[in-house]
Amino acid sequence: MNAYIPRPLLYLSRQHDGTLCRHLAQQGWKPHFASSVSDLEGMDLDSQPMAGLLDLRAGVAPADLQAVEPWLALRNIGWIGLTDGASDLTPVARNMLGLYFIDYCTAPCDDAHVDYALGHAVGMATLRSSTAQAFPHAPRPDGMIGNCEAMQALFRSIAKVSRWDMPVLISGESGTGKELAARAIHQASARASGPFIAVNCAAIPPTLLMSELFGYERGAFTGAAKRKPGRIELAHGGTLFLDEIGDMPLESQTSLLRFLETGHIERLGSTESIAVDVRVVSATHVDLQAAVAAERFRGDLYHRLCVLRVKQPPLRERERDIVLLAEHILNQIRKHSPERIRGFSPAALRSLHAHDWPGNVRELINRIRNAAAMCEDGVIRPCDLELHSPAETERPPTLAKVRHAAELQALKEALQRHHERLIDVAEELGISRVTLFRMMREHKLQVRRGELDVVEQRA
Ligand SMILES: Nc1ncnc2c1ncn2[C@@H]1O[C@H](COP(=O)(O)OP(=O)(O)OP(=O)(O)O)[C@@H](O)[C@H]1O
Repeated sequence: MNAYIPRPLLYLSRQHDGTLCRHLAQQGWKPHFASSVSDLEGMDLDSQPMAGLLDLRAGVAPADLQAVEPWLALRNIGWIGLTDGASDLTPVARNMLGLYFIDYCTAPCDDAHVDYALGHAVGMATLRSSTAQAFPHAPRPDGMIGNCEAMQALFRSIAKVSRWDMPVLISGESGTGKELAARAIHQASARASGPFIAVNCAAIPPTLLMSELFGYERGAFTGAAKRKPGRIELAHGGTLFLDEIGDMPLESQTSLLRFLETGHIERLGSTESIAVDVRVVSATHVDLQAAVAAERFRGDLYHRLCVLRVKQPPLRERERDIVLLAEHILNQIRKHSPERIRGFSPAALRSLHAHDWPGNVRELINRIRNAAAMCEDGVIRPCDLELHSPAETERPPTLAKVRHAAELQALKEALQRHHERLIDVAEELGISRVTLFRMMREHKLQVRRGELDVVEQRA
């Protein structure tokens, strides 16, 4: 069986079992032997799917097991444990076995069980590797995730506006990623090596906003113990990101407009004019044109800021990306998680996809964070996400259902094409007449002589 196709296998044991090794070689396995974690570290294993055999018998210390955990978590290795019986394991080993292993074999190992388990392990590793490729969740260098059309259009806009050294206004609902887009524009621009300074105009009290933006000299006001440069000055040579620009008080709007027109600032308490070279990228979740009409926002400032425009799509227009984003968010959470999080259950992925998300990515992030903390066995289920489990009807059809539907369709079409001449139908479908009769019975099909219609019998 597969004797001529060597299949890679990672075999980690303090004492490799000679009989087992001979059996593995006969079965076409090509083992990489490791006796310790440091052996593993020195190995040049590529990312092809493989089986892993970990000997949990020879008194593996909990510390050793923990050190091996990064290898157990690799998606391209399907692990099988060798034990003296699961009940003889330490609590740490039992926990790991449950979390990471596809199966275990109890010594003395039955050859057939080992063969079956290792074959299964490679199959699972192959499946996981191909799933990882089907859902690539590696973010772009700017940290943005998105495959859907709306995000592709956004990425194209970002690439275009990045080439021009002009003000950009990003509009979009709260929490949709406007700051990420602003950073992406900066990183792709000629100013990338300069600073990126973000100011949230809504988060800074109006009385402090002027000093934050323009800085101040010592003694400019009570409490100004020493000179402090403002955020505009700090952004010199780079990009100034003004978030929630619609919430900027009118007084600051006037000063900002003056700066945009002259390219100079004056710190509070000083008359010295300082030339500052920044590109302004601003963002708003409110309709700025309506704010201009309501005289809450200066029209001349609006036209200064809104030279190039980028529209950030809300989450509800990024339906195809929800699962991609969710996997990405979970990967971020995993880095700081005190516990191993294995991933979303298939039902959880379906419920994430089916949920009617409003515009906010932050809601998605918070739900996943909460679910990661609340889930059991490291698997996130719909209830952890506080989402309904999608109804049975929303599930993808089983292979049996697909096959049944395809057979019925083929039978109906052939019967119609050949005007019920069953000999011709059987010949075209490549089956015997007996099989055709049986299939028609199974599909509750009958033909009405003399009519072209094929009707389904009543059950
Ligand atoms: N396409 C995306 N890829 C990865 N993460 C995203 C994406 N879009 C949004 N996020 C994440 O969503 C969160 C909110 O994004 P961000 O702060 O950029 O939104 P915002 O529109 O600027 O919010 P606000 O309007 O409240 O200022 C961040 O944690 C961000 O990393």
